[in-house]
Amino acid sequence: MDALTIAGKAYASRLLVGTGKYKDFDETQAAIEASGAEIVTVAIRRVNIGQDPNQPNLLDAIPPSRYTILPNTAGCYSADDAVRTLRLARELLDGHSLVKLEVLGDPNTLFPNVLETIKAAETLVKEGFDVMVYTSDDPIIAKQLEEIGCCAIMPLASLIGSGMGILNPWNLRLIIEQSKVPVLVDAGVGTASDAAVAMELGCDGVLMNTAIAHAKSPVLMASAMRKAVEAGREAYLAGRMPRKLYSADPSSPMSGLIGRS
Ligand SMILES: CC(=O)[C@@H](O)[C@H](O)COP(=O)(O)O
Repeated sequence: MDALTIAGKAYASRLLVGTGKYKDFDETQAAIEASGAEIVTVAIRRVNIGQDPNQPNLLDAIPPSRYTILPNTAGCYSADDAVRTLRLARELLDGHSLVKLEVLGDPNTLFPNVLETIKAAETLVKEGFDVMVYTSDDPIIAKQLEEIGCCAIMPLASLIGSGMGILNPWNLRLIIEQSKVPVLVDAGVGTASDAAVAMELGCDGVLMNTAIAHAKSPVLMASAMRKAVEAGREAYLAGRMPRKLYSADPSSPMSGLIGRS
């Protein structure tokens, strides 16, 4: 199996999905099923996974016995808030250590605040969390986060929820080339070709939410994303043809043509 290994655990699927923005838990469940994702991220500040015992619990639709739940810190704007949120998640999920850290800079861009992200990552790694970290596509910051001990680096393709796709493939490539831990694009994927391009660049996986949840048919888009990630991965492993020049090259060889010696 061409597995994606995160914090020592192997996954067959390289597509990770979010749980926000769906109509209801039934739609969330159906889309996640169609995506084939095994890792499902949950915004601890927005979604009930047991914080309120009187409200519907997402974990009834997405059971931890079947999926790896990846609590995230969406909505946190400081290292302290993010760390507090993930400590709560660890309690709610019986000591589960795999988390997604995101510390946002402002509510308009939802761009990461990398200084606060680094601060939070240092604390969380010291406390034994396995930290997958949302960050900018800056290779220097990505390296620092890896050196701190994050188990996966998750640079944005473009702004969260924008659907703008991959704005800077060159920076992503720099991060991929230097990283010894998995690199997953997180945020900004708009459609299946964006996911395929991320994988063709050599990303180890893709995390997305809005492109599926806000599609006209989330279930159909989830299925398309599954195939796009698989196709992009296979194309990456196959190695693209080396030539990309604006000149023709006949597909049939000239030698051996009838009437030629
Ligand atoms: C779901 C999540 O954790 C975020 O990282 C983000 O929402 C993903 O971005 P998109 O919604 O742009 O896919």
